[in-house]
Amino acid sequence: MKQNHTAITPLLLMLMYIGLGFFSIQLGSLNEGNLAVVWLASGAGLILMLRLGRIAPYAVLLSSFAVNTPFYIAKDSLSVRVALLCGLTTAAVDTLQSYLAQRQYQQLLLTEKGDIWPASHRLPIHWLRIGLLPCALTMPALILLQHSIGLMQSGTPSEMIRSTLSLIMGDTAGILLMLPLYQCWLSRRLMHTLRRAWLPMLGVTVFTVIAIFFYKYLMVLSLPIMLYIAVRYLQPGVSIALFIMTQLCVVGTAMGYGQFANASSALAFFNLQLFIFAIMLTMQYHASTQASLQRRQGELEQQIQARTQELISANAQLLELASTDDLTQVPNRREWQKRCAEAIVRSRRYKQPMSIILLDIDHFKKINDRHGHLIGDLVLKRISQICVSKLRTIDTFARWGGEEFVILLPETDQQQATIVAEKLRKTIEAEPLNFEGSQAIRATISLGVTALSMIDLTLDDLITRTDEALYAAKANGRNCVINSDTMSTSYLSPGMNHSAQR
Ligand SMILES: Nc1nc2c(ncn2[C@@H]2O[C@H](COP(=O)(O)OP(=O)(O)OP(=O)(O)O)[C@@H](O)[C@H]2O)c(=O)[nH]1
Repeated sequence: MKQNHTAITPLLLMLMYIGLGFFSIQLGSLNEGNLAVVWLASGAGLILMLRLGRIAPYAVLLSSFAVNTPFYIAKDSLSVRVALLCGLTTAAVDTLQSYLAQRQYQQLLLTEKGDIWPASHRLPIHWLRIGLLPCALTMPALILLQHSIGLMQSGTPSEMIRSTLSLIMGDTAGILLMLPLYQCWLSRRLMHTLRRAWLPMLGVTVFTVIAIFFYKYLMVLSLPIMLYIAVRYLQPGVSIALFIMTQLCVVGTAMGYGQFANASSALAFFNLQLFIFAIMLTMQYHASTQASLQRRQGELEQQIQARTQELISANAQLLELASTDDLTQVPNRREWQKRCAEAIVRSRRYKQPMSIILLDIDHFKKINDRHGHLIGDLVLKRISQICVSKLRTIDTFARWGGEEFVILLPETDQQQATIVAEKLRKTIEAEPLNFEGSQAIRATISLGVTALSMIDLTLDDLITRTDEALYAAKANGRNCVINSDTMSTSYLSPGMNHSAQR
């Protein structure tokens, strides 16, 4: 935490302590003394400790002395010396309390990695360590002091216990009210929350004023409003609303108004403290639960997003695998058939020509036999690469199976497709295929070309006609292109139908 050592900051913080101390005493105090119903200065003491570093204990001591001593001096029964001594003792007790609270706070800050409002199930331990424990350890000393100098008239054990509890609750409430406000202020959420939540805050103010000064039975209805603020505006909203509400309740009760004011003053304040405690812990707990839920929801959403991304890319990979030929990495037969079926629909819809080519490597068995199966694989790959490089991006070159390939040529008529087929044939024929550890291989290909026509009722019809053209090319001595339109019937043989069904 940043510590500012310029003189102005300690002075301002001490003024805040003194101001809040007097404010708390003025608003309402027990025993007509300096034991406030809600001792906001205890929260200020913790803030001073957190902000001022080494000089903090002196600053708290001085501030507490400034707040408490006038009360002792005002007592006629005490000499000035005793009053000063009492002021100093009270200040020392307050300083010890602030020190203990600060130690606990910083330890928790370390274990909770900076989040002092952690998952709600750990919140009670935080209240206990930062608020209740430092106050419970130090406040009995003040009761003893005031009792020993005769400032507390009633001395029955039960009244003593109630006074001690009151004092502890007043100081604890001060810490637990001020600390969240300080954190909101540090994280610049205080003004932001006030701007966002001004209407519910106004509601809390008006509602509490009505419940305190006009119709006390309405007090219980404050719960839903506070609950709404806790759920909607989380810890910052709750801190501000609680501050407004509790201070209004203290003022009203001190003036003799509201639900708590019908008992004796000490009992009224004790009841009020219990109410403040109950509503403060409940609402802070709700805010914390809500924040945990939101955090968890955010984490879950992130996880879902990450998983969805993983699934999308796994799906894309699967799709790629399912539609690509393992060896040549060109689309496989199924993918080509899918694209071709879509192209046929488009071609018919927009009355555009469309052609396909079936391509078969000549005497591939001999290549395999002479150079081995692995080189045969490389030949298939190389011929695929060469053909793909000679085609347009809108064409689809795919492996039909074995040493046979198929090409889809959208927006291409039979004549243009024949030119493309001839270009491929010439390129393969001209290009020696060199592979490491093998002599250059000269491969040739035979191609059958067909354009989509009215007689092709299905994709199979179109392929059958192209297969016949390819068969004709093979029959014609290989290394040639046969176009199904110009195909001479002399090429057709009785085995044709079988071939076309491949
Ligand atoms: N290396 C390799 N060979 C394959 C692959 N798929 C099929 N073959 C072989 O390709 C050869 C095809 O032989 P045939 O159908 O007789 O055809 P061809 O020898 O090319 O003769 P024509 O087509 O009539 O010119 C067979 O020996 C298959 O084993 C493959 O993925 N890799």
